[in-house]
Amino acid sequence: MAYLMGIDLGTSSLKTIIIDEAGNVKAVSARPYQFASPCGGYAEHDPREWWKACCETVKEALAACGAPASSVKGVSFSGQMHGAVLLDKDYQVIRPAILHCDARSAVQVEEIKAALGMDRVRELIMNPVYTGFLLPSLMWVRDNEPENYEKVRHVFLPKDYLKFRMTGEVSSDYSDASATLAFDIKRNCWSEEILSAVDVPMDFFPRCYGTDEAAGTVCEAASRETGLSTSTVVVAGGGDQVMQGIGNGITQAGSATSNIGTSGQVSFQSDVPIMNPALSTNTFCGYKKGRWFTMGAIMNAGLSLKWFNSLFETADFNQINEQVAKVRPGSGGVIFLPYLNGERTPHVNPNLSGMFLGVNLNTGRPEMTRAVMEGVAFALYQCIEVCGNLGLKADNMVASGGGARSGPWLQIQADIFNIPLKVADTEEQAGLGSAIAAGVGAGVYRDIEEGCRAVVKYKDMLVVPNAAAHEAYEEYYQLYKDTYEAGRDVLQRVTLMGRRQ
Ligand SMILES: Nc1ncnc2c1ncn2[C@@H]1O[C@H](COP(=O)(O)OP(=O)(O)O)[C@@H](O)[C@H]1O
Ligand SMILES: O=C(CO)[C@@H](O)[C@H](O)COP(=O)(O)O
Repeated sequence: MAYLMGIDLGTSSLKTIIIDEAGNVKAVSARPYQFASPCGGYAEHDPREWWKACCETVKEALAACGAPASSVKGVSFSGQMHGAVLLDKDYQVIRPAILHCDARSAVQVEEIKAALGMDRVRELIMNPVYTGFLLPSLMWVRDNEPENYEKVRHVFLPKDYLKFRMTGEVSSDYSDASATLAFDIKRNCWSEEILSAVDVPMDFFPRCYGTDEAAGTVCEAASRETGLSTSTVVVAGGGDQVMQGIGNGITQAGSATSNIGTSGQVSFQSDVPIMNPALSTNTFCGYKKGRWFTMGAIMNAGLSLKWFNSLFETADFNQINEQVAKVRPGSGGVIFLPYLNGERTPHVNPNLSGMFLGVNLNTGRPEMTRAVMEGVAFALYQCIEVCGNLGLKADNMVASGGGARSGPWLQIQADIFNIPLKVADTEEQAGLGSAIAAGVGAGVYRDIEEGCRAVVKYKDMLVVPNAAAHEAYEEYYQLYKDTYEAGRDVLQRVTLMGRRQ
């Protein structure tokens, strides 16, 4: 029996999963961690902590699985996207990686837009130029830490650091590379035009593979550190949105997911790159050539609940979900804007912060917790609305990420979206997607579609929208949007004032 390993490098934790080729989960091991925020709007993480978590979880998963390491035929990766990992000529980490949720590079964002012109941004990049994406983060280092920038020889995405440590070779994949702002989305290659416009050397950027292509084998050093065999094939993998789509069996054009991880997304698969003239959604390369996906992305999904829980001494999810289920839709009139660290779709504005509105003497923790869940779901609903205006619509969606572990949060999503939700049988969809890609690269499955057919299963339930709740939520949704429109300028001023302190 062949075994396959998927490693999911999340923003808040790293998870390693082992499956057999029939898709039975044999082991899961996870390590939580916390990124650093040395000052307001910054989000950084030392890549070596990711590698440590990777080694520990791989060893634990191998031990729990009990099969010999040589039976793990392939390993692949899913990673938080957009972040910048910088290595020097000796392949050493120069400084902490700057993450997708980092807001420091506003000046560099404007420089990219001015250097290329907005017509070329729409044509070539096809995405909002936003802080936390690799290119502006790299330019921020150039402009603010010249001593570090001088040392830079290799630049890649977070999960590529794990792949580098696993194989000893630097490489990336098309999906993750397409989410750096330095990539030509339609032609599937690093863009000389973009890089020369902002004076960043093309040779910083590595060779790219397809998500399911072999990128090497486990090197001797990694074998010692992880317990994996040097015969195990290391497969390129991809950005977490692509890998999660695979793990959810979302491979057909037109299929869609709603994800509540640390951040949140609604993603639609398509067989053409979708252009949004307003540049308020993302269009990235998919799991194979000729496949793209378009998504509305929100910055603070599970992170909003994590933040809110952190204000209290206890935060047991079972208890929280029980309390939330007892509060009626609308949270007793409390509305939450989840813009704790800025917002991408639809506002594309890093200079926002969160807001509770409508708190009163009857408001307690359960109402505020439910308002947080509803606020996140309203933000995702707004993504669905924006994608709908681009012609992207779905009759049903697969709900994923940590938020899909919560019964009430699933029902809140279905009721607000008015769309039935399917839920994958495993809680580790991105890891499962990576294990499927590992199976293709190692020759266990012919292609991703065959791997999905063999592995992906759904829970025996459909989360069906409740018509009365949806009607009530439509009124709240209008208020949610009005709150932002009426409060935008004040919210920006307050956010910037807070960051100055
Ligand atoms: N049982 C649960 N009930 C409610 N929310 C949950 C539960 N489990 C996880 N979450 C939410 O999911 C988030 C983590 O999602 P996950 O997909 O694991 O994130 P990441 O991949 O970014 O590390 C948590 O911050 C929390 O908000
Ligand atoms: O920003 C995006 C996609 O554009 C996220 O996919 C990040 O890559 C992080 O995902 P989580 O760890 O928050 O789930």
